[in-house]
Formats: sequence, structure tokens, C-alpha cells
Amino acid sequence: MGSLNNAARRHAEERDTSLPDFSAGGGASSLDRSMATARRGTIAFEGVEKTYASAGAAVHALKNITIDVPGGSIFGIIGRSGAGKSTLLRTVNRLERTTSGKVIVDGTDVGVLDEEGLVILRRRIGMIFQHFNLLSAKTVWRNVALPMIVAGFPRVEIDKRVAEALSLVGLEGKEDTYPSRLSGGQKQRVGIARALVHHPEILLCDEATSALDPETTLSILRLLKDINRRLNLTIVLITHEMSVIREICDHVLVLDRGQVAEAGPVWQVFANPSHDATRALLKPLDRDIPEDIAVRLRPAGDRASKGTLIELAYTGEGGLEPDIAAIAAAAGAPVRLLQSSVDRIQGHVHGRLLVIVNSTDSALIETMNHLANRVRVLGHVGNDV
Ligand SMILES: Nc1ncnc2c1ncn2[C@@H]1O[C@H](COP(=O)(O)OP(=O)(O)OP(=O)(O)O)[C@@H](O)[C@H]1O
Repeated sequence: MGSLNNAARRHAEERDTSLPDFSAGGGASSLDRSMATARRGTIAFEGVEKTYASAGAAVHALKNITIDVPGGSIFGIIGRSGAGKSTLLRTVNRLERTTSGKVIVDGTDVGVLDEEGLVILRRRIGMIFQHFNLLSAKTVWRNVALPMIVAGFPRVEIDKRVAEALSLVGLEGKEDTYPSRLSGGQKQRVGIARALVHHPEILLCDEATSALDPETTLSILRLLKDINRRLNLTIVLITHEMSVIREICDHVLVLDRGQVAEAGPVWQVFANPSHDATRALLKPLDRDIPEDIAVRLRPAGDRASKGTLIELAYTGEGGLEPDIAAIAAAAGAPVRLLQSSVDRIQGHVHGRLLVIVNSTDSALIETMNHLANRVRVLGHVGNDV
């Protein structure tokens, strides 16, 4: 842990003294150094359009995308397949050129950079991929060192940076191992170390966990969050899973057919999804009423009803928290907790409780209304539940 802290501190200190400079090329716009300090790792998309000319009809992949990525944030881009996520991500390091509009990184318009400026920009922007993109015939050390070898750094500097990067991702001692002997999670850690070796301001993650099992996904997401906090690195990641967004992102952009469907702090978008595309993406996170209870639900007024199934939803607005004692007191009858899926997202409560109250009093909703952001009766149950 000590070496991890030291490596992170060295990395952060070095970043504080080495400002990004994309303007080495003659044709590149010059970078205001004081501005760069203030805007470290920021990205602004300004009216970005992308049209692919393909045989037959042109594909309008991005339509008027205007959004800011705050420096130091973890910014998630989510959307269905074909929504334009990869295209948008790849405009940041100009792997894709925009058809019109601008992408501004730390105050520099990436569209006007010449070849030399582009090389420097790409050193400031690391990237990791779904299938890791490691060289199978090279050791871990060489895979991580490669960007620095290509850039012509002296061996002593490469040794230092590779050791530091491997320490950051927890892979000390694996220097001489070949990728075929690593697990999927370890391979992605090598990919992350390679992306960090140039001390970037921004890390782009293209479906970085899609090829991993849930447990490994979680460990890689936690590593990314840890790196973000330690190095103050801006992370832009694309995913098609809201659980990934919930786990680590600060901000989310929902793309739908090349357009911004909605965007904002993650807790807000989870609390009040305003677009159908967002609601559809959130649906898999919803828990259904347990099957054995669902089949026994009775309508209001059924004479055999003895209890009421109530859902209390917490959307994070108004600071409400589930208070079990208050629920029992308000119900004025025995209460059983049937299901709980309460989470905290960026310090805001999000989720729901399902309870059965041993009462069919129609005033229950009124007496419990102030205890959650939304309270509703889902049905009634008999003595058999
Ligand atoms: N090189 C290309 N030539 C033509 N069309 C392309 C090209 N790259 C992407 N597209 C099209 O642009 C649209 C957006 O593609 P993109 O890969 O950005 O979507 P995505 O949201 O990342 O999808 P996925 O989740 O499936 O990776 C799609 O209709 C895709 O077919």
C-alpha cells in the first residue's frame, strides 16, 4: 500500500508541474498555460456532428452534441447499441474527426492540431479497450513500456514509469509474465498501466469491463475510481449498463440515436429520468415483486384481504431516508419488510422498500405519505402471505 501511495503521489506531483502542451506543432493553436492549470482534463463538445459516408445512405452518427466534461470527473456515456457512444469517445483523441462542430480539450481545439500536436495530445489522453489490445508476444513490462519506447524516452525513465504504473494497478512482480498467463482482470490492469504511463490528464474507457465477469468488473471499476481520486484524472467511459454508471460515475450522458437524450449528475438522472431511453436503460435495475407474492395479490375491496402491499420509493430528493421505526409507527399495525433495494448514489438515497402492513385501512397511504418520496399500494394479500 505504501508503494501505491508513493507512486500515486509522485504521479500527481509530476502532473502539477508538467502542464499539457499540445501546441508543439507549428499549425497548432497555442495553449494558455494558466488556463490549462485551471481547466486540467476538461473536454467540451460544441455542436459536434458526425456523418459516415457509407455505400447507400449516409449514417448520421452524432447530431449536435454540446456538453462539457468537468476536469477530474468520471463521466459516463450510455446508450443502446448504435447510439453513437464509441464515435463520440473517439472524437476526443481524434481517432474520429468530426464532420462539424468542435471538441476542445483543456482549451485546445483538437480539430486544428497538426501531426505533431496530435501526437502530444494523444500522450495526454490514455485509452483502454474492451479486449485489452495487448501484444501477446511481449511481456507485461514491454506492453506497458511500449508507448514510452515509441516516444523515445531514456531507459531509466521508462523503468521508473513502468514500475510506478504497475504499482498503481497492483501488478508488481508480473513484469516478465506474458498476457496469455494473465486473467481477464489482470490483462485490463496491464491495459490501464499502459494508458497511465505517459501521465495523462484524461483516460478514455471503451467498454472496458464488458468482457469481464461481474466480480472482476467490480474490481476494475473500483481501480478506476481509485485512480481518478488519487491522480485527479478525468475518466470518460462508455457502457451499455446503468449498473456501471451507478457504481463509479459522477456525471452521465444518455445518447439516443446520436442525440443527447439527457445528461446530468448521476443521482439526479437516476432520481428523475426524463427520457424514455433512460427509463429503458434503468429498467434492468428495477426489482419485480417476488413471484410467489405477485400471484397471490388481491384487488382493493377483496373480502379475504388481510394486509396491504406497499411500495415506498426514495428518489434522493428532499433528503428522505428509510426509517423503519417511523413506518411501523405510521402504519399502526405490524409491518413486515419484504424487499429492500436501497442504495446511495453520490450521497443521495435511491431505491425502494416493499412492505406488507397487517391492515387494509384505506387511510394507510395518507399516514405514510411523508415517509418516502412516493408511497403507493401495489395490492392486497390474504392470510396465506
Ligand atoms: N466507420 C463507420 N462507417 C460507417 N458507419 C459507422 C462507422 N462507425 C460507426 N458507424 C455507424 O454509426 C452509428 C454509431 O456507431 P457507434 O459505434 O458510435 O455506436 P455505439 O453506441 O458505440 O454502439 P455499440 O454499443 O454497438 O458499440 C451506428 O449506426 C454505426 O453503424
